[in-house]
Amino acid sequence: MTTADALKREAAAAALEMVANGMRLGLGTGSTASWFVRLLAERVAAGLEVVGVPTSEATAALARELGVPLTTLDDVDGLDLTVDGADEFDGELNLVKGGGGALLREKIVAADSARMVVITDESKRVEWLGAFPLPIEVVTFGTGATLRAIRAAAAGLDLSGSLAFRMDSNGNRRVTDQGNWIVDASFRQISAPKALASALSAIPGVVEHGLFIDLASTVIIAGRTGVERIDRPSL
Ligand SMILES: O=C[C@H](O)[C@H](O)[C@H](O)COP(=O)(O)O
Repeated sequence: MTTADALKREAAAAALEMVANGMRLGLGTGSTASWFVRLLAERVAAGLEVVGVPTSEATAALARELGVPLTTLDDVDGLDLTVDGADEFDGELNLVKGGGGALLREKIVAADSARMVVITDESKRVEWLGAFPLPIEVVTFGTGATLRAIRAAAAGLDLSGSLAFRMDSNGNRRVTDQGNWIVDASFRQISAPKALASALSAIPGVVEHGLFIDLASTVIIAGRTGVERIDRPSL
């Protein structure tokens, strides 16, 4: 196991301690969240009773393969806890997510959860969000108009940078689990994430964006010197 994997596993293990019998869980997407699913599966095999709502087809496949019982948001009345990774988090526990393309389902699931716990390693901690290109999920119709509107919204906040469609391994635009495309916006330093989130959400062709504002209740950071946990003060 690489050092990076070991840290991801440690963060996932710390989040697992917050899981109790009978919980309805949101299951995140990505290399860190998949460690949580693996460790959760071991506890399920040992008798823990939980149900999970996966945030992507990839996570659903992994959970099924490992025997984690799944459900949907239509079949439960909200979730107790979502555990997910992030591409960046700042001092206010605002996040950039969507590096794996799952931001839309991830945000729906997180928003329907009493708590969202983010599992990360030190490399994800930033002073300003934006060094990681911000994923923006857009409908496939009228992308010229959507990109112009994104540029205008960004310019209104003194932001600029390249907008690039995310591509798949075949050189085609990457299609998300919901059948949309993703635009990665290289804004570099997002000094007003809440304002940018609102401006992007107001654009008709934008389905969702990877700014997760006021959603994370806790961030768990695994580092070489141990595991740190930061809770959002109001929660
Ligand atoms: O769409 C993907 C998600 O937002 C991931 O949780 C995020 O990209 C972090 O992934 P990883 O744990 O692989 O760095």
